[in-house]
Amino acid sequence: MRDLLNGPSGLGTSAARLGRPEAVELPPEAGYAERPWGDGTAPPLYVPVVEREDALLAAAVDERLIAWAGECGFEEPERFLGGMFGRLAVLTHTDTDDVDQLLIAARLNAAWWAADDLYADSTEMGAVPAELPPRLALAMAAMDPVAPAAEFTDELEETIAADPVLVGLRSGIAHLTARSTPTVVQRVCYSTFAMFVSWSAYAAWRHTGNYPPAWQYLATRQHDTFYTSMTLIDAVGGYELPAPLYYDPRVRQLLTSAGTASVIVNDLVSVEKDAADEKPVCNMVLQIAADRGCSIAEATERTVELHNQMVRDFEAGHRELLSVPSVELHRFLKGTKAWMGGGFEWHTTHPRYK
Ligand SMILES: CC(C)=CCC/C(C)=C(\C)COP(=O)(O)OP(=O)(O)O
Repeated sequence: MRDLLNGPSGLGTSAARLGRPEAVELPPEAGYAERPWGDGTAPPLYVPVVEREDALLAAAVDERLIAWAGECGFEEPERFLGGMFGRLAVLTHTDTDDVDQLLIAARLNAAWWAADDLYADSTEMGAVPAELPPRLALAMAAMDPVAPAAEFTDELEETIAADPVLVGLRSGIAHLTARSTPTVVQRVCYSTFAMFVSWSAYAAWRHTGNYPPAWQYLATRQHDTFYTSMTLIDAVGGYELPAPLYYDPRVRQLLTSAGTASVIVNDLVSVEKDAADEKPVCNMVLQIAADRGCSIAEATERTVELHNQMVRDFEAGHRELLSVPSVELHRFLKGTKAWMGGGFEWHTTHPRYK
């Protein structure tokens, strides 16, 4: 098979490479730092520096987001969604200040999180493990309308219209569809559906009470990460990373390292919240502590090491791909790095995780 990142080799073949006629010489990306987090007792996290914090822009996105959440039927949207996802979009998608573009990320992240809280994780908010898989099957139907099927479709539509989570997912995808391409929309849908399989695995573990060893949790978590949020990077930025580059194995590995590292930050800051649920939520720190019979502090240390290794893997892999002649690829990887930095900032400052 042709190697899309390296392209054909040999004299006179550089013009045949994807994207641009000549390889672009770019300096290595700077801008990583060891950042303290939590109460400062755990080792620091190695993360990209934050590229943008803009409270005014975040407020503008949040205002529109809250109005949208109300239209979807969420009760108390200010309390549930307000002040969360506008700032997340502004911190993580740093190559646009267009509110409508940022709303692509704000709406979909809000809808994903709503599904995660209300369907999957929070017993208090109505999540029931045994009911999760059929709820997620409806979520897929809401996001990715399939062939019309007469009265069966009518009944489906009535159900979707009555559930704010399903309305939110559908509306988030509609906003993306209006501002992106069918390829990106399907990329976003299918990474969401893979994530739903992982949620179903957690539900089975919580239902039976048979929690997995850390390796199995991590293998499952790797398809339930902020990779899903990162599928939006080019759409929010107003361009498209072509599918052959997006799905190239080396690019995919970088994106999955970035997505998993970012979700490990989420696990690190969520330990208390996840352990407190009457059916404890799966979490890397808790699974390591249970597996090894070690303290939360020791399990945290191992989780931080794993995170830092993944960020360093991303950094090294990113550097290796700088010679690939594709402006879109460079923009996307720069955007991925910015997402990791912004995601760290959001998680370590948000009251949800205090
Ligand atoms: C935004 C997005 C892709 C959400 C999907 C689920 C996800 C990876 C999270 C919400 C993060 O993980 P977790 O469910 O542990 O999050 P909380 O600790 O509940 O915030």
